[in-house]
Amino acid sequence: MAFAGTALPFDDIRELARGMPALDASAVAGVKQRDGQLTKPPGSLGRLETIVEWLAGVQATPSPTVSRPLVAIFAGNHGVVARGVSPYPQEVTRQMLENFAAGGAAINQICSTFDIGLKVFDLALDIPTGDITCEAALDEKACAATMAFGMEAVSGGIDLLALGEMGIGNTTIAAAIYHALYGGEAAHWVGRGTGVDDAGLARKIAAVSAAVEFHRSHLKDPLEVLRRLGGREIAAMAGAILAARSQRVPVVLDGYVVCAAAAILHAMDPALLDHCIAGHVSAEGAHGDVLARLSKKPLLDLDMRLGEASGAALAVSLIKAALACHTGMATFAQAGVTDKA
Ligand SMILES: Cc1cc2ncn([C@H]3O[C@H](COP(=O)(O)O)[C@@H](O)[C@H]3O)c2cc1C
Ligand SMILES: O=C(O)c1cccnc1
Repeated sequence: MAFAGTALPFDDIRELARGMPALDASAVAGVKQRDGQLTKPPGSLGRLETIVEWLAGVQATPSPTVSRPLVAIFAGNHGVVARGVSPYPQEVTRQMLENFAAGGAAINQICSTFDIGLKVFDLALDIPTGDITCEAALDEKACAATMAFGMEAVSGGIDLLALGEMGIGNTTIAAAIYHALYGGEAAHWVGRGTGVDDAGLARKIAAVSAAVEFHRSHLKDPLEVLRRLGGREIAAMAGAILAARSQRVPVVLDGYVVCAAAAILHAMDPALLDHCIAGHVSAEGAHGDVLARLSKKPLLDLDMRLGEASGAALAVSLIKAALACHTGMATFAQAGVTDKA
């Protein structure tokens, strides 16, 4: 994207956010019409039916596809880990990228089980963001450029995007974003992440509280919340969600961390998430509250708290099954089954 003239980098993002296509009502009507003819009582497939309507509305066709689904994992490192907010050291972010490349992570197994593509984006892991308790994570130019980089995930003819992340310390980052956007007590938004002990939890709460206090006078604008409190993977995911919205690609959100990127866009305009579905509710404390604020009902509740798009990728299997029912089922007429009077 071009940052022309004297415009600030975020101006381009705001402009993109203003020009999003509406969901296609006639495609949704086409799906409903066929659904009414399939060999089942009306409504009996529950959310499997509304999932297909949603796919059709986003893709703007009564015959939506999920033949090229992609899991995109964005990875970044965070200065705030210096505050002792994660039990794992920062090197684990890169080591897990090597594990993804070697096929050894949970997400590799889920993607291969359900035939989902996987791409991992390394976002300057050797340059952690600023420690949010006493400085901005990113400057505006870097934040906007990282969002633009994230938009690249939506390429190559994919027809469904499941978002994931890897970044030691990023549950603290997500908590800071929620605390900035939604207020309340810092402790309400902070969970144990990868499993901090009580002392670690106290350090996380203190870091989130200090970060929001330090940046308090600049947190009215959601994009400022993103650049001051966020991280590169959060910014890139926000960019990917925006690009998917403009290119009519449905998005499956993952857990507590991915939803921080979604929450930034939702705070700009709730309609920016019309193409997003919540794959699951994470076991990380406040995720259920976040999903309620985003008006998203999760597809799965499996007590998972991993990240890596693991919950989103499992939900892709349900979305594929929903579409298979819609496209593959016989109609009453075709099957010679008597419809209700
Ligand atoms: C081996 C390992 C694999 C992971 N895969 C995802 N995460 C998850 O945990 C991290 C956030 O938790 P915290 O804020 O407590 O550091 C992120 O990297 C997230 O993706 C992992 C974490 C670890 C240790
Ligand atoms: O739900 C998540 O996104 C999550 C929870 C714990 C650790 N990492 C990610």
